[in-house]
This record gives sequence, structure tokens and C-alpha cells, in this order.
Amino acid sequence: MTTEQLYNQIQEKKSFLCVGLDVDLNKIPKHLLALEDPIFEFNKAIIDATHDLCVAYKPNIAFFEAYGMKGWLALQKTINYINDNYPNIFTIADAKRGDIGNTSSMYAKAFFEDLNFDSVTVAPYMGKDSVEPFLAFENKHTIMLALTSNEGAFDFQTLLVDGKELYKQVLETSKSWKNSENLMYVVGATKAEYFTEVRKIVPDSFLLVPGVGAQGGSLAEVCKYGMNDKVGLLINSSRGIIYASTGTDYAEKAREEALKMQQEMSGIVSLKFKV
Ligand SMILES: O=c1ccn([C@@H]2O[C@H](COP(=O)(O)O)[C@@H](O)[C@H]2O)c(=O)[nH]1
Repeated sequence: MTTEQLYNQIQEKKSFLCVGLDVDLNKIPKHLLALEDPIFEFNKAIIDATHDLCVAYKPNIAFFEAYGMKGWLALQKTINYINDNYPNIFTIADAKRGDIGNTSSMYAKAFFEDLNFDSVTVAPYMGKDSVEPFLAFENKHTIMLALTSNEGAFDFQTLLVDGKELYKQVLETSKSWKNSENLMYVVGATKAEYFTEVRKIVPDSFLLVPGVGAQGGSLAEVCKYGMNDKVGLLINSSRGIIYASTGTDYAEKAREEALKMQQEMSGIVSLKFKV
């Protein structure tokens, strides 16, 4: 999917919501556990209930890998279900990969070719040759960790390197890499006050923003400081949506939570673009 197609979706749906699919068998409604593939059935119901309110889905790969072969199969069925039924929706494999170039190429093939995700999250720590293999794929996107939503982000990401915070160095340096137009960045919603600085360096890039909902970040604050002329944000909520209820009404309640976020986004988009 191109960024233009993603932007068209945002305009059509008046939403820049990304629903995170972090499926934990200890948290899903108990009646699903009797089914052959509870993870997929859970995801399918959530996707069917929210697809018109969001523009992206972000399965976090850890939640699938944790269940071995069954988890990997559920991931494959989930991504195929989205691609077959809702092909306009942007898909993010939240895998936080990155290794020596030779290995990164194989990670990229796994997520872009085999599973056919539109994007994958990548850690920048190993530098240029660990990220460029992901960038080589046309119309696929590499979402690099810049300033993460967790407390530990302050351990390294805000340290000064040659007088500049490390996350700023990461943003600036990555712009010089081959096919850098295929980059997007993760910036946590819990650090809304940093968005102005981020936008000075990457004014036009899409930012994937986790940390609203369960982690307490504010959608309004992120939009105030982080939105660009094409919105430029994908706001993720996982637990706040998918675990809105642990009863048989879980999909309905997930829809209600997604709708609340979409309505807030719609208000912001209408105000900003006077539509
Ligand atoms: O900085 C980051 C990067 C990734 N994440 C991931 O996003 C979701 C957030 O889930 P919530 O339930 O909405 O808190 C989860 O998959 C994280 O691994 C992040 O939170 N922060």
C-alpha cells in the first residue's frame, strides 16, 4: 500500500485509528477457548466489528510467537483474513526486528513476502545496514523505533550524543539511508511534549503512536503537537479496545471503544481540514 492510499483511507473514514491485536489467551472470553483456533476467532470478530472505524491493524508478533506453531498459524490466518476481506486496511507486523543485513533481508521477506504485511516495526540500534534491507521493498514500509512509550525510553533514547538526543540522531541519520521514503517512525503517545521536536526533523513522515488507552497517553495532545498537513499519525490502541469486555459481548464493546476514538479523531480532522 502506498502512503497516498493510506491517507485516502484516513480522509474517507475520518479516522487514523490503528487497532492493536495483542491476543492473550488468559484475557479473551472463556467460551472461545473451546474452539479450534481461539486466537484467530477472537481476531476475526474484533476485525469484523471495527474495520469501518480504523485504518490499520497491528498484530504484535510476540502474542502469536508465545503460542508456538498454533500462534504462527493464527497470525497467518489473521493477516490473510484482513488482506482478503479488507484490502484497504494498512497492516503492521509489530515485530521490532533488525539484525546484520543478511539476516534482516530474511526478516523482511518473512513479513513482506510470505505474510504480506504492509509494514514491519524495526529497532534502529544496529544501524544503516540492518534497516536498509527492509527499505528495499517497494510499497512496503519500515516503522523504526524513535522515541518509545515506555519509561525505559529515557535510559538511552534521550541521552545526549554530540550534544543531541539520541532519538533525534536516529531520526536525522535515517533520512540519509537508501529508500528512506519508505520509513515511518514509532513515537509514544506518553511523550506528547516531544512531538514538536520530532516534527522539526521528520515533518512529512507517518508516525505510529502507541500508548493511548492502557498506557495513559492523550490523543488530543498527540494531535496538537504531532499532526501534519496529511494527518501523518496512526494512533494505536490495543488493550483499551480488544479487552473492553471479557464477556460474549467483547466484539460489540470493542466497537464501542473504537467508535469513541474514531469520533474524537473525526472531530479533530474536521476542525483541522475544515471539512
Ligand atoms: O513504544 C512502543 C512501541 C510499541 N508498543 C506496542 O504497542 C502496543 C500498545 O498496547 P496497549 O495495550 O494499547 O498499551 C503493544 O503491542 C506494545 O508492544 C508500545 O506500547 N510502545
